[in-house]
Amino acid sequence: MATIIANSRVESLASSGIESIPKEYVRPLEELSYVGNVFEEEKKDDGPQIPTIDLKDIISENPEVRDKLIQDLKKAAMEWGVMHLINHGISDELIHRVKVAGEAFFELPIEVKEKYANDQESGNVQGYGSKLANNASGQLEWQDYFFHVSFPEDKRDFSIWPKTPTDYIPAVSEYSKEVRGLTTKILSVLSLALGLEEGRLEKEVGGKDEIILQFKINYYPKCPQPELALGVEAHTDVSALTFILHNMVPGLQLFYEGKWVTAKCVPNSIIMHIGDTIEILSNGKYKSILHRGLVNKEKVRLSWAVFCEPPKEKIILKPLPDLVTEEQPARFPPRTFAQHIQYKLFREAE
Ligand SMILES: O=C(O)CCC(=O)C(=O)O
Ligand SMILES: [Fe+2]
Repeated sequence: MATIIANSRVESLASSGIESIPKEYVRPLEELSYVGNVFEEEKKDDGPQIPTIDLKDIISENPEVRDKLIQDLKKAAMEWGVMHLINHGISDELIHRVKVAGEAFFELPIEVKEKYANDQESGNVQGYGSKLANNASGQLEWQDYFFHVSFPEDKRDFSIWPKTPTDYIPAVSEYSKEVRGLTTKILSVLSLALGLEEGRLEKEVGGKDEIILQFKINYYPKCPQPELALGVEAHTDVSALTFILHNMVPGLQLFYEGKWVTAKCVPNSIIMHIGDTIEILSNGKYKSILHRGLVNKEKVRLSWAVFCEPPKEKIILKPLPDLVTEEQPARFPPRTFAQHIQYKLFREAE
């Protein structure tokens, strides 16, 4: 039986002064390779590094210049499935507002944040929460979060968004709209790079009306035994694309060529992941990379993720027929997004 600890916030554990972490947070030994001091890990320059893609040429009128960007992004999406985006077109000022708003919310007392608590068991996943153990070993993550739909406008529910600070709603609304615009640009580059029509991948993910953005603030308190814990366990994102900001505290690791690579903190960049949805549509040409988050003793880490997703039931995700040949048969069976999520949960529970 899974142990379910109701309403236990990692933040309250962390501030209680404990010197060792409860056993639910101790990860099994096989998960703990490369879980060391993340500040040391981030400094390492030997070995492969996540690519950085400069988007300044994304709207270039010069076909050669634009083609170079298309090829660079294609290579990064095929080899890594994750990249640092620079010159992404979203203003530093807006990003700063989003971070300040998220930090201010998490600085509120826990009792105030609890007013926004979600109720995962009754299916209300939006709001303030912590992971419930969903596997037999009852494993937990060193993280609390705030989660809600942020785009399109008609699918948002402001009543569950933080009311404090007052700039939370304006900043996160505006940022989500900008990320939605960036999504269109990236999906068109990824389409052209596969020889598809420019609007094809966006259409296959649900197009203007159906693509949904989910916003999640991950809050990783200081951890007294960071070498035994994970802020977020190894996973691939189910989304089409994920866009991540963080507070310049290292933590993200990517599983590349059999090793865990620690992401550098690149100023003014957005980390972008290719998620399972695009991996499936591209028949595995673009990669959804396994990643996880480390925690540390010295600094609280926050990250702000936007998951750009297809609708749960309306679309059957499967490799695009254009990309399936006799030599390269379909690598994924047809599934709705909801079925894909279920399939992963079931597989992980085994
Ligand atoms: O905190 C991070 O950098 C990564 C978080 C993550 O992987 C996720 O929320 O899916
Ligand atoms: Fe992720």
